[in-house]
Amino acid sequence: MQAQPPNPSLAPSLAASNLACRRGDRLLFRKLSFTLGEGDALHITGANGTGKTTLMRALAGFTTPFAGEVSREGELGLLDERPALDPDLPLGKALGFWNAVDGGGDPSQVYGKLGLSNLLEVPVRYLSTGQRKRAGLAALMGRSVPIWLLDEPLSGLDTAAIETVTRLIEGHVKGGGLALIASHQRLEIEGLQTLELGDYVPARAVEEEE
Ligand SMILES: Nc1ncnc2c1ncn2[C@@H]1O[C@H](COP(=O)(O)OP(=O)(O)OP(=O)(O)O)[C@@H](O)[C@H]1O
Repeated sequence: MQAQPPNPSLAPSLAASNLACRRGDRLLFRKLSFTLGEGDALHITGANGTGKTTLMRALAGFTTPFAGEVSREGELGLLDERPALDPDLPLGKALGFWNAVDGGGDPSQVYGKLGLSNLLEVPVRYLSTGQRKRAGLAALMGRSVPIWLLDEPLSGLDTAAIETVTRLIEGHVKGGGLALIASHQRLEIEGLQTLELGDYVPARAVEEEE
């Protein structure tokens, strides 16, 4: 059976139903359900090792959950600590690849906002941690996908960049997109909902941690 192509006329949505994920033989979380639609932003919190990255990857379809289902309407993009940018290409060319693939509009405004305009000739491998993170977001924005999965999008960013990226996320959801943000940092985003992943950790796993 052929997969149905996404229907851009439908509003984006992302839902998890009774989701459980494990790593090795350890059940990280279970009975996790939520539904997000156009304009929703959800902050996923949880101590180190709770399973936030695992959850993001399961939602993105990169790993199969142990139980439950993920359903979505609309394309998604995942920003994690490994931005999909060729390390050997100059940043501008590496970002241009994504723009060409997904047919985004003129990216120069985004580069300016994210402070990347002067770095476009620099090979990706020479970028600092914060610059790389900003480049990853620029790549995501170039793709014009409605669903953003952001794994620690603010880590390694300076104060000004934290503010910029926060406003870009807010702008994305206000424009009808939706965003899930796994972060240890406080997020100042209007209407933000919060999901504490620790609430879904099975009791035995909590005892093992103690
Ligand atoms: N490949 C793997 N095999 C087995 N266990 C793994 C593997 N990768 C991660 N884990 C374990 O799965 C658990 C969840 O990891 P995950 O990275 O999802 O947590 P996290 O909540 O994102 O943590 P952090 O806040 O530190 O980023 C951790 O205990 C980790 O050690």
